[in-house]
Amino acid sequence: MTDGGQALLDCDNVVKRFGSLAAVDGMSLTVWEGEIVGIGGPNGAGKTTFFDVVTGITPATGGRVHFSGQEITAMGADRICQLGMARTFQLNAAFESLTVRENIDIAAYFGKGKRPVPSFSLGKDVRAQTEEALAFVGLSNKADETVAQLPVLDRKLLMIAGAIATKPKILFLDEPVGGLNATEIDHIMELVLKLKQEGLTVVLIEHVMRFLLALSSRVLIMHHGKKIFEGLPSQVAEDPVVVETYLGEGTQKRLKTFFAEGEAQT
Ligand SMILES: Nc1ncnc2c1ncn2[C@@H]1O[C@H](COP(=O)(O)OP(=O)(O)OP(=O)(O)O)[C@@H](O)[C@H]1O
Repeated sequence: MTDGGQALLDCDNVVKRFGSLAAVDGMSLTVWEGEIVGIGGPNGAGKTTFFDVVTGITPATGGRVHFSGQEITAMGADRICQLGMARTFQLNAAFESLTVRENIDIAAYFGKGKRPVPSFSLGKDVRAQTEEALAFVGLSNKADETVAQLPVLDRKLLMIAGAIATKPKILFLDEPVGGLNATEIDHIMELVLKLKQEGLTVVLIEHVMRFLLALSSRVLIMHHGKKIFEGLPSQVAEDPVVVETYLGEGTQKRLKTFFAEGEAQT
């Protein structure tokens, strides 16, 4: 974390209400360039809704979001993406009947600047962005396959490829390893580290604790729309409120072993 200078992302007291439910209830988060920030918490804690508000999928009820020094609170998702903020979704989000390459072409075409829809035509720059993103996630050899045929891991990779094809400064990953086996989780973990090495800033939501804690430089735990913990990954299992509301004693024990032995146990 950086103490001086301008934050890449600054979320101040963000609120999102659905009727009487405050799904996000005063969340503040500052993200500095080059960080990987992890967000955990029980089902229904408001993690995805927080992502939805920050990335412009749904409007905030209260609070402010600044990105690269510019207020983006009231902007739509398309404009926010064009400013350099991309995301993936918990459930697979892709055009099923199109090929892998066509899906990424669309992300590359619309994600970086305002583009006309009627004269949709892919230039060299867009094609190059697509091929680069395909190669980066290791999907070049499946570029001509229809998305509907893809296994779960490839669908996760496709969402990441689509996001990075927009050339973002910050990437939000919503449960990038949900539904994957241990080998596949390791594969995505390596990919996220590669993204960090490329200079990308990452904010991720994940329930798989070994993934969340091994990758993140800082972790937030949410509960009932609020932040109940913010600190180092090694401090998560030491926090009595987090253990009581989220982890339970069994996971706490495994995480302590994880940090004591320096290897994945959960
Ligand atoms: N569009 C909506 N309309 C009404 N309520 C909603 C809507 N979207 C989310 N909620 C509610 O807001 C709360 C927070 O949901 P959210 O999906 O953000 O939680 P989460 O922490 O991401 O959960 P999970 O880990 O299960 O994905 C839940 O009670 C959910 O039912």
